[in-house]
Amino acid sequence: MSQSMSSQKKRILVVEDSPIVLKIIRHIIHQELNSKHYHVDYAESLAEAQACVAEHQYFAALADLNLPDAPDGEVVQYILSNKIPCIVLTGSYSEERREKLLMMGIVDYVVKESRFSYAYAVKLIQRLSLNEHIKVLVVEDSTTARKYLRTLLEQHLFQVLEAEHGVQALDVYRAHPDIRLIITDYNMPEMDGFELVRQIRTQSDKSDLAIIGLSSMEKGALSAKFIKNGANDFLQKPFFPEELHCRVIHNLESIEQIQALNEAANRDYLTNLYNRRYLYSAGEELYKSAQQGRPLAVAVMDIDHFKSFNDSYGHEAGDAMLVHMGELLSESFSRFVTARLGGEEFCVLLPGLSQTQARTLMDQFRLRFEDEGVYLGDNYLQATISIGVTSYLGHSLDSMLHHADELLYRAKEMGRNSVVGDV
Ligand SMILES: Nc1nc2c(ncn2[C@@H]2O[C@H](COP(=O)(O)OP(=O)(O)OP(=O)(O)O)[C@@H](O)[C@H]2O)c(=O)[nH]1
Repeated sequence: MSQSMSSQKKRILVVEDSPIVLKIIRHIIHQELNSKHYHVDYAESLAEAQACVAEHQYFAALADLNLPDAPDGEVVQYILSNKIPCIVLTGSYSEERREKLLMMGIVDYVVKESRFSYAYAVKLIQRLSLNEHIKVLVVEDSTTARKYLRTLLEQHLFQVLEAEHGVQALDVYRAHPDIRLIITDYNMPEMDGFELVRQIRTQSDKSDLAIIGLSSMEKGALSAKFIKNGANDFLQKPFFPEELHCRVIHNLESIEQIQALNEAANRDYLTNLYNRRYLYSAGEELYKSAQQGRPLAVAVMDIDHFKSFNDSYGHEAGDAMLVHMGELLSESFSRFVTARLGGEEFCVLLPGLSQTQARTLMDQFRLRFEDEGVYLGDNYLQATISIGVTSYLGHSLDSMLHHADELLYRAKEMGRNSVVGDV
């Protein structure tokens, strides 16, 4: 493996002295953590953990509280003092100890009960990897409370932004539209939490951006009002760090599930390219820009003699060729919108390109496709494609696609394996 490949991997440290537990953790890590993205080091004592930390940078650690040379959680202190997020594994549950450790800033406290608890701990590592890319905005007028929330969120590796009141929060959100979660207090100068939620909801709905309202104990009704105004959830102050983390994760996971469903609805099951449905919705925006003067080219392509390809090599080989086509299209046109229209027909929308530029790119792709076949078992399969490219806007995106389709059939009539553009 090259140095650069291995250095891109996240390094995880597991500190555990029990061979049985270690075996289970190794097995779960092997199943759950993609070895392309993670490298895991195992240590059986504090001394071994120290040697690892001296040599490498760790993304996170899973550590047992009781080790032969560190019977009282010293390894956790050591890991935290090196600013490594730490998930603690413990043989027995103690309320007092749990609270102490959470206050020290560990990510979580996991009791070694069954393989499910180890699986939970390993999943937390994946969660931390996701959190690294998530922006959270904390809106609080009290500096102490704001800093406390920041500390808790940073323990879980979130990117934290701050605002002192609603007006400032709207500015921050405008500057960072990729914020995924807002945690907001109610009582603030300039603009309170309710008004902030109301204004945010005119721009982003609950499945794009989660909002958690904070309310204090004595104002019980506030929590329900937050939800009625458009917040996803609320949390009563004062709260335990664990409570905050649970709410945050719960709300982010809901958003992620909805986004995964939307993504699946927009994708073709075989090639994982976008489907016709998505092409039309993304294409409408591009078509509107084209009407205002930005160039747009549309290419429609089709694998030549695909029926006889299927007949000669079988349907499975046909599928492999379609998947191969999807991979080459994604690679070659990552800047553009690529989609499978259906069957063996594909489309690329090329905004910003003139007819000549689009035709040149398409001809390069045609040659690449002809050149690079795909293996199915021992069989090396090759095929060719015909392509139609148009820049005539016509009266709709649909008419552009029809026109590109007509040009494609001209390419077929002219003998296939060619590109035909506007005349
Ligand atoms: N393996 C496989 N074949 C498919 C799939 N979808 C459509 N096809 C096949 O694609 C073939 C398309 O054939 P035609 O449109 O008649 O094309 P052709 O006449 O063979 O070739 P050209 O005239 O060059 O377009 C049909 O045999 C379909 O069964 C798929 O998902 N998998």
